[in-house]
Amino acid sequence: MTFPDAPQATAHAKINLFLHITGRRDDGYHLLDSLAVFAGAADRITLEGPGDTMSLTIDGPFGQGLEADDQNLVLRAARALQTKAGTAFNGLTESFRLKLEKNLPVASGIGGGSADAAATLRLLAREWDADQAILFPIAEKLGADVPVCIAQRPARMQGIGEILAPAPVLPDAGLLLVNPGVGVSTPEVFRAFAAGGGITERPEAFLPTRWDSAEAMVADLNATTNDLQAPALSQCPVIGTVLASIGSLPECLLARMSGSGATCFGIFPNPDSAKNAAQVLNEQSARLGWWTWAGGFHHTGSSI
Ligand SMILES: C[C@@](CO)(OP(=O)(O)O)[C@H](O)COP(=O)(O)OP(=O)(O)OC[C@H]1O[C@@H](n2ccc(N)nc2=O)[C@H](O)[C@@H]1O
Ligand SMILES: Nc1ncnc2c1ncn2[C@@H]1O[C@H](COP(=O)(O)OP(=O)(O)O)[C@@H](O)[C@H]1O
Repeated sequence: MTFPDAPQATAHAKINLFLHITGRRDDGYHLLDSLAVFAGAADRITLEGPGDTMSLTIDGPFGQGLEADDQNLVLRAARALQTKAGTAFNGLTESFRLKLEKNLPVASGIGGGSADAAATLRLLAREWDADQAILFPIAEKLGADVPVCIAQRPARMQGIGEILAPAPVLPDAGLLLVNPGVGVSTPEVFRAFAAGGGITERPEAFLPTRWDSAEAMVADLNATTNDLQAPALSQCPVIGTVLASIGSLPECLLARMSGSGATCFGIFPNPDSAKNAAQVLNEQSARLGWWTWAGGFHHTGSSI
């Protein structure tokens, strides 16, 4: 049985507008300074109904590349919260049949798995009337990118992703996402970064309190970079083709890779100009089997 108005949560794609690697912890994790924002593109988690155990089914265009097993971040998040809520809230531990509509490419630098985990935590916390404050420590244990996906609002991420600070208020810019259909392993890209010389000493990136236009945002982003772009490119040369294609589109202000790749983004003056650019790219992307999405930011204001 599916609930008639089954509760749902959306899991929006995270984009790293810049990503500087600033240090390395003793356990090997890298310290970052990154501006994380969220795109309209999203997965969707649905609470389909009660079940004997927590269970998961997956559909959607990228569902086939993903197992609905114990390692899936949706089930890992659900079980982690079930354990915590059971202890903290006296047995609110009923199990649910969950469904994941997988619209975002997997292992692609836009944090789809992290967003799914965070959306599952939000959805179940709502259902169990659990205090949202318990979500953050659970999120941290699930992955470096999960904390920022809880609020899924723009944030400056530091530490390994657990230190969140306010981001500039974003303009109503256009965003184009392009993924060439090649999965990139995050640990391997970090390894390639370390092997390629590692950390660049540089002053901390300057960010204002707001950007009033896409052009003003790009002027500041031009003084930043994604330190993982070159190592990812060395592992996955098609990223260079994707960046060149985005950069040549009409009205494109900036082309860069997100996270550890391989998804790249273009910034445009407004959502319509991003959609027009996607139309221009259409023939090439369809021929090469590239995934594209165009629109705007999910939220423009920071919640921190
Ligand atoms: C690079 C980023 C930037 O936002 O994004 P994605 O490319 O994953 O989207 C993230 O830091 C990724 O976060 P997340 O995908 O949650 O990483 P995790 O599962 O925690 O870590 C996977 C592996 O990547 C390496 N890792 C990850 C994060 C970090 N700050 N330093 C690291 O060295 C470690 O080898 C770790 O075992
Ligand atoms: N629900 C999920 N969606 C995507 N990936 C998942 C999920 N659950 C587990 N994973 C695993 O997590 C890894 C990282 O996935 P993802 O978050 O999509 O990467 P990225 O952060 O690079 O975009 C993948 O290799 C995948 O096998």
